[in-house]
Amino acid sequence: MTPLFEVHHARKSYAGRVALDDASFRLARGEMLAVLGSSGAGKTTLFRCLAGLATLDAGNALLHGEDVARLRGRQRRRIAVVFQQFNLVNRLSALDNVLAGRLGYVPAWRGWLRRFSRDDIRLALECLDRVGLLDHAGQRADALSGGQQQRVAIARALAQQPDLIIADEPVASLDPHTGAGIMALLSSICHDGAGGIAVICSLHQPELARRHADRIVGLRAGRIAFDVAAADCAESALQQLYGGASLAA
Ligand SMILES: Nc1ncnc2c1ncn2[C@@H]1O[C@H](COP(=O)(O)OP(=O)(O)OP(=O)(O)O)[C@@H](O)[C@H]1O
Repeated sequence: MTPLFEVHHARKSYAGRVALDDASFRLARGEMLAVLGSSGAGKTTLFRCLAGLATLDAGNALLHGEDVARLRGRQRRRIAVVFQQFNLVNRLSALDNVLAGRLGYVPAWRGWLRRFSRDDIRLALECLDRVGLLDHAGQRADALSGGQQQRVAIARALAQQPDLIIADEPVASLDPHTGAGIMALLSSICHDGAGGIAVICSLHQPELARRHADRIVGLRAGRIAFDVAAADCAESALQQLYGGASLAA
């Protein structure tokens, strides 16, 4: 069976300096993968390439066997991205921000005029309900807390009806309690049998990766140091990943 998502020998350099080196892994439907690594390990570089925001120098990433670098239009919308800084339009309501997830599915003029169909509006409201913010649909994005803004960003990703959500440090701007709630939400979306969405998420908190992910990939100096089931991720492997520093310190 073709995996939902595969990365083969991904390589990326900046001005001759290797940021990502021969990285390969696979992801199945309904699987949540956490990518850990210290600052500069190459997580963002990897995610930008996987999301099609940057191009690999060598190797490829395949969604259902199709090279993501060649996906266009609606096909590209099958990969949704969640950012550390939420990337919402502040002056728009939560609902309008979620409707932005439908851009690319509707004719461009409808998007420009923000004239979405009843089906799109219903879907956007369902997505807001899924993240627990239906009551905040009419509220401006900049009147929401950081955790709520990240929930709206996740609802926007869901409105794309994606196969894969790529979340680059989605809890880095949030307090620990709120961050844990966002991870629980991403995990429940991923593990909800009906949807079958896969999630790749980069984190700086190994304990969140262990608690919510199915698998953990450790990146070190652009290379994959380990790729293990979250339950098998040993403390010693994490200590090595972070340069030998004790994680309890
Ligand atoms: N646009 C760029 N131009 C030049 N070098 C870059 C660029 N982006 C990243 N790098 C370099 O590539 C390497 C990997 O950086 P990257 O941002 O992918 O790491 P990261 O694991 O996401 O780090 P952090 O956890 O701090 O966000 C680093 O050495 C970084 O300096």
